[in-house]
Amino acid sequence: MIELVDVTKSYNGTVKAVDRLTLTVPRGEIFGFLGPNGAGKTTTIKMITGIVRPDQGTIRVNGKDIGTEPLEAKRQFGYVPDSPDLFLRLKGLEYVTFMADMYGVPQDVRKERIARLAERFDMTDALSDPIQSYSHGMRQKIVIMGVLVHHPEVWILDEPLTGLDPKSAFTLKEMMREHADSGRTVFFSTHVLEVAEKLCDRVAIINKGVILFCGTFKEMQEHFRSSESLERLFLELTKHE
Ligand SMILES: Nc1ncnc2c1ncn2[C@@H]1O[C@H](COP(=O)(O)OP(=O)(O)OP(=O)(O)O)[C@@H](O)[C@H]1O
Repeated sequence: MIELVDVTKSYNGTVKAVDRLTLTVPRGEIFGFLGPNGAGKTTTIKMITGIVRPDQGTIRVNGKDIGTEPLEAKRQFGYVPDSPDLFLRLKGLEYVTFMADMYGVPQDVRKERIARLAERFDMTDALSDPIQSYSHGMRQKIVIMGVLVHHPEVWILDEPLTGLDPKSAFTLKEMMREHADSGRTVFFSTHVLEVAEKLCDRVAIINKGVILFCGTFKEMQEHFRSSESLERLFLELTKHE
């Protein structure tokens, strides 16, 4: 579960990247965070994950306050950033093992998990190569594997499907659904509307740091008395801003 209450963040005291944002993502849900470029998605995700400190407001992950109990809060989630260019000098296996060490995953458990994840993401042969030699999609997959190896209760993913090949994207979507169906939480940002439409139980639409809508697609359609595609609704939601 993720809770944001009245969260605001400005950069340089001028641009309000996120403005009094209040949002609850319960367990058992895939929640899509939608918005155009510069809407405030990454800033919100960086505040949830403790990378950026909000100017005001409270953020809790499974009831743990990221401001006052950062370690406890960070144990609750796994975070896939929008750029996968991390630890490039490590080999894939070294990176995933490092993540397993950081989160105290027992040896026997990690071995089985890494093998299973590598198989699902078609990465078994690549594990012994340096990340530097990977394609963008492979780098993304190794970052995702590093997150999933410690079995976080809450998944937080920033544009996770961008750059993945169709098979890997399908696998990740399948895993997100399994995770939510097992009673846990998936929160991800995207500007690919069709993906959100197919995958999410609920969405929030953010523009210029403000949430314009939060609910199911059906509710959104009813809200606009329209059965148009999400893209059209999305334009409808943002054009007056
Ligand atoms: N470090 C920073 N310093 C100054 N302004 C920033 C910084 N990071 C983001 N911003 C500004 O804050 C606003 C929100 O940016 P943010 O990256 O959160 O949006 P986003 O929805 O993730 O966009 P995108 O889809 O393009 O990644 C934008 O106006 C952006 O220019």
